[in-house]
Amino acid sequence: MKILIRPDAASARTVAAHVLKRQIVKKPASVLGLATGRTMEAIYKLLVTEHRESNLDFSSVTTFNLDEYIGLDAANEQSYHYYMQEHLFSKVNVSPNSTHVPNGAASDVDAEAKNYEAAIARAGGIDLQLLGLGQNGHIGFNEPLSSLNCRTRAITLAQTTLEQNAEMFGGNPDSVPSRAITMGTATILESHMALMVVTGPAKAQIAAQMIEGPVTAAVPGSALQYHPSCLVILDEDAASALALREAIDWQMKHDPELMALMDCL
Ligand SMILES: N[C@@H]1[C@@H](O)[C@H](O)[C@@H](COP(=O)(O)O)O[C@@H]1O
Repeated sequence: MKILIRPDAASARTVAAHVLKRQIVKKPASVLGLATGRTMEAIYKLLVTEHRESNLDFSSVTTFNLDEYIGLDAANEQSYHYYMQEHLFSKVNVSPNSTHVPNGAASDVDAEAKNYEAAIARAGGIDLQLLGLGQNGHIGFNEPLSSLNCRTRAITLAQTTLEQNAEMFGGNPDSVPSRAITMGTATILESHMALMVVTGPAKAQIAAQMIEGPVTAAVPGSALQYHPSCLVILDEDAASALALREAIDWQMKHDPELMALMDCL
């Protein structure tokens, strides 16, 4: 796991957008794993700007989103389908046939999850998986105690997740759908590269557990410690509870990839 700490959320997001851009330029037919949540909104905005001002070309890109609420169809403004259209897909030249978000309105969610997993395999797997971190340590919607070996499936959301995401549902946790389809932790671990972005003081404790704590189903994000190529970008607020700060700073000053990324700003 490589750790990159930036002074503020804006520069953390700028580096993340640069890594995504680097991937698309290096391999125009990249398969990208995409995430939702507040952290990602500004990252997508930066990619849209790159597309508009520097012709970043999404025409050969394929995307697979991590998750979707069960019961919300693509037209629902609170769905992740809608979020992705709003923040990225409608604003870049990605082909609509090449974007994938689990269908939360499917009549058979188990079959939908299985087909989604198969579609990722057919696409040749994910080149770069973008990830946020839930305040309870979830990645995608793999909630605490999910098997670290799980695949794409339907899951019941944790109470803490309903509370954390209530803001997008008029502030009421009871209005948040209680189930979702999520890419599995094992599926995420198979991506060629994982890119996690964590910002803000509310994520400091869980970020430290994920990065420095034991690998445990209690903190699904900790499974990324097993990922052979995982970059975690944090701002100073999210990094404030890290104990191994000296070692991390040393890496940032000496690892050629991290040094190059810091120069991209
Ligand atoms: N399913 C998504 C996660 O994939 C995301 O990581 C998390 C963090 O969201 P935020 O960036 O809003 O803190 O939100 C949702 O729960």
